[in-house]
Amino acid sequence: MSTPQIVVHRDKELMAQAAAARLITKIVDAQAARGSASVVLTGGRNGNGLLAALAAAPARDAVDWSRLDLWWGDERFLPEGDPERNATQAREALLDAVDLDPARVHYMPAADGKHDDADAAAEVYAAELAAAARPEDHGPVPSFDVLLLGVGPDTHVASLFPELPGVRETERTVVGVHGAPKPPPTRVSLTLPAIRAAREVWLLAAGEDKANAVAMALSGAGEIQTPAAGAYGRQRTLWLLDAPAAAQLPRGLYPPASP
Ligand SMILES: O=C1O[C@H](COP(=O)(O)O)[C@@H](O)[C@H](O)[C@H]1O
Repeated sequence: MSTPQIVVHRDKELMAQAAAARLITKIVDAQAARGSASVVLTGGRNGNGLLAALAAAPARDAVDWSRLDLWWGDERFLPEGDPERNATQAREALLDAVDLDPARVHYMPAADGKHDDADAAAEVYAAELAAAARPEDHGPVPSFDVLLLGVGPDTHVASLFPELPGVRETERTVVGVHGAPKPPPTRVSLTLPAIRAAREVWLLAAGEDKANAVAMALSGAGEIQTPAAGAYGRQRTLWLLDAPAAAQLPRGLYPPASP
C-alpha cells in the first residue's frame, strides 16, 4: 500500500492538461524500460477530460501507441457503440485519433447478445486479464503501469459503489454490478484487489461536487462506505485534484495549487 500523494491544480482544465503530460511521460518511460506500457482507463468527466487533453498535447507523438496496452476499470453494460459506454467516449476523446494496435485494446464486453449478462461479461474480462498476467505479476492481472480512476460524488471508483457487493469482493478481479445508483444500473467493474495490483493508481476529481467525497476518502474512512479510500497502487497513489475538489481537505495535507 502506498501513502496517497495529493496534487492540486487551479482548475479542471489545468488538471487535465497536467495529468495528460504526466501520463505521456509515464508511458514513454515504461516503454523505454520494459518495451511496452499498460494503462487502465476510467470513464466519467475527468477521465474523458484527461483523454481529450492528451489528444490535444503535441507531446502525444512521443508515445509509441502501438506498444500500449489499454484496459478499462469499468464499463456501463450497454450495447457496443452506445454513447454512454465508457469505451465509446474514450474512442471519441482520443483512441480513434492514435495508432493503437487493436489487439492491445482490451474493451470490456458489451451487452450485445454474445454475453448473457454483466456477470458473464465480468468472467470473460477476468479471463482476459488472467491470460495477460505473467508469473512475476501480483495475482491474475497484469501489473498495470497506471490505473486511472474518476471519483464520483458518492465516493465510487470504477463501478464500485458504497455498500454494494462489488466493493466487498476480495477474490474475483472483475464483477458484474447490479443496481448501481448512477445510471445505467448494470455495469462491469474491476474489484479493489485488481485495482491494487497496479504499480500506480491515479485518482482524478474536479469540481465542488467532489469536495466531500475527496475529504472523506482522504480522512481515513472505510472502503466499504467510501470505495475511493480503498483504491491505492503498489508503488504510488496519486490524487490529482482541482482547487474546488480539494476545498474540504485540511490545508496542511497538500502544497499550494499550481498558478
Ligand atoms: O459512471 C462512472 O462514473 C465515474 C465518475 O464519473 P464522473 O463523471 O463523476 O467523474 C467514472 O469514474 C466511471 O468510470 C464511470 O463509469
